[in-house]
Amino acid sequence: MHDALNDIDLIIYDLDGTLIDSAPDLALAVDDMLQTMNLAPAGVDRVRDWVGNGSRRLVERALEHSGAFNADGAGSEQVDEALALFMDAYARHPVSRTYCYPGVIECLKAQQARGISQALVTNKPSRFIEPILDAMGLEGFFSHTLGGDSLPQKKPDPAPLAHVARALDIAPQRVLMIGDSRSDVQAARAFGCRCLAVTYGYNHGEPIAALNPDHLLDSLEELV
Ligand SMILES: O=C(O)COP(=O)(O)O
Ligand SMILES: [Mg+2]
Repeated sequence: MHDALNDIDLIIYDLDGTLIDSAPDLALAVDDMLQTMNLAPAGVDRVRDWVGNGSRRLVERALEHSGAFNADGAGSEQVDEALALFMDAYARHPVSRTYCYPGVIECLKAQQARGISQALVTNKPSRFIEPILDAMGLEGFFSHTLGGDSLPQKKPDPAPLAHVARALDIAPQRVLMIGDSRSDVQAARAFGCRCLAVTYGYNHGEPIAALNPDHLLDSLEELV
């Protein structure tokens, strides 16, 4: 068994950039929103770097990039309208070009067989979680799933991690967070649990190794 799993009773996974490559569908929805607003499309290579802090921040980054903001930033009304367009577009095609990374299902099955509890904490709005997990064949593995809007705080705040661990009565020292971005590493540090980062995810275009996670993996297959 991989060292990262020593003394671990609960694994909390991130979703986007860790279990699934959702950037192509997120980019379609962002570009759909921008087109409706008569702004130029952003494209998947930019959108990938904007994922990880929830849909509102994604939309703000797209508006900032497109020049829709003046120096003082957009009004929250403008962001609200853009966010509604984005959410509608993403709801129409959440999984048209989304796929599970290699080794993910095998990893989830292996930990399930070992009796390790598994949960999902994403900054994605919670309404998208179930349809995406169902379409990817990832349903049935997680005792808890939390989205960016499930609690008042989201990653990098440790609150969603603490919420799940408390519900399962598991101490932080026995929890492993697996993610792709700085929010995941920072949430794990703040909660006091161990942290494993995958190298293939998004992390705003920066190498995740710079954040010194406890473990780095190129594939979740290595945890099987
Ligand atoms: O920012 C998002 O919407 C989702 O990001 P996460 O699944 O990597 O937390
Ligand atoms: Mg992520």
